[in-house]
Amino acid sequence: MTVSSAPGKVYLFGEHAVVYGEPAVPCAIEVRARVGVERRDDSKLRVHAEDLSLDGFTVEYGGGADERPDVNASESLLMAATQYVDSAIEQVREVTGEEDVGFDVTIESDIPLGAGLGSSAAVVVAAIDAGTRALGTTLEPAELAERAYRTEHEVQDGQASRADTFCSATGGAVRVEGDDCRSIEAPDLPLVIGFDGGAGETGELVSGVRTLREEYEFAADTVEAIGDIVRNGEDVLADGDVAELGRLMNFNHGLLSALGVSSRSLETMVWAARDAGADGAKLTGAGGGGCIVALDPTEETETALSFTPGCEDAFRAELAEEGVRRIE
Ligand SMILES: Nc1ncnc2c1ncn2[C@@H]1O[C@H](COP(=O)(O)OP(=O)(O)O)[C@@H](O)[C@H]1O
Ligand SMILES: C[C@@](O)(CCOP(=O)(O)O)CC(=O)O
Ligand SMILES: [Mg+2]
Repeated sequence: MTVSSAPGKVYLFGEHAVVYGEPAVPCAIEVRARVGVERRDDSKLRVHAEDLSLDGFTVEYGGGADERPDVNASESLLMAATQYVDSAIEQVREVTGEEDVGFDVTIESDIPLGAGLGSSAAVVVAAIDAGTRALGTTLEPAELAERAYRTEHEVQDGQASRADTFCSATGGAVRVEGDDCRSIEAPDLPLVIGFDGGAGETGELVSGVRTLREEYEFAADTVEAIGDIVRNGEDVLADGDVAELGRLMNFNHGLLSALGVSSRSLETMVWAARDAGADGAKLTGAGGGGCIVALDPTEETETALSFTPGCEDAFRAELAEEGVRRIE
C-alpha cells in the first residue's frame, strides 16, 4: 500500500474573487486527509471512504463501468461522494500512461466535507500523489498541484481556482493569482476555527457569485474590492500585524456576505468571535455553511464559540508547514 496525506486550508483572504483572477491567500492547516492506494490485478476501482458520511451513511463502491456501487443511496449523492476520487485516478492514469490500471483506494480524513477547509483538494492531492507513487512516478509539488487543479476544475464544471490544490500540495501560506502560484512567508498566526456542523455546495455558491457579477456592476466591483483587500493583506502579513490582518478579514467577510455566500450560522459564529475579542473573523472557503476562521491569541474566542448555539465544534488550528506527506 502507498499512502500520502495532504492538509486542509483556511482562506485568510480572497476566496470566490480568486475564481475571477483576483489574488487570494490561503494557509494550510494541520488537519489532514490520508489516502492509501494499492494497484489491482484488473482495471477496476474500489474506493473505501470510511469517513465519508453524507447525510449519515458510509459508502464503499467500485467505480468500474460494469459494477454498480454497493450502497443504498441516490445517484446524485453518490456522484457527490465519488467524483473527485474518480477524476483524481484519471489524472494518475494520464500522468503514468497506464490507462487501464485499477486501484483499491482507502480514504481517511479529519477534514469536514464541504465546510470550507478544502477537503476536496486534500483528498485529490493525496490520491494523485499516492497513485502515481504506487506506479513508480514521484511528482514535484508544482506538477502535483497542477494535476490536482485539473481534477477540481473538471468536477466543479470549470469553476475552480488553483488556490486550494496548490496550498494543499505545498503547505504553508501561499499566494495565488490566476496561474501564478507561490509560497509566501507568514508569521505564526493564532487561528481559531468554528464549525457549524454543516456544509455548502461549492459549485452552486460559485455559480451564484458568477451570476451576480454578470448582473450587477457593483457586484463585479465587490469582487475587485476583495482583490484590493488581498493586496493590502499581503503587506500586512509580511509585517506580522495581527490586529490589522483581523480588520482586513472582517472587511473581506462583509464583502463575501454582500455576495450572498454567508449564512445565519456563519454570521452567528463570526459575531461570537468578534464579541469575544477576536482580532477578526470571516467565513472560509465557498461558504453557505461550514467554517469560520478567527484570529485570537487568547482562549476567549474558542471558549465563546464552544458555547455558541449553532457552533458544533471550535478548535485551534496550527499552520501546516508541510504540504503533501509521503507516509509509506
Ligand atoms: N473523506 C472523504 N472521502 C471521500 N471524498 C471526500 C472526502 N472528503 C471530501 N471528499 C470529496 O470532496 C467533496 C467536498 O468538497 P467541496 O464541496 O469542495 O468542499 P471543501 O473542499 O470545502 O471541503 C465531497 O463531496 C467529496 O466528493
Ligand atoms: C470559492 C472558492 O474560491 C474556494 C472554495 O473552497 P472550499 O472548496 O469551500 O474549501 C472556489 C475556488 O477557488 O475554486
Ligand atoms: Mg473544495
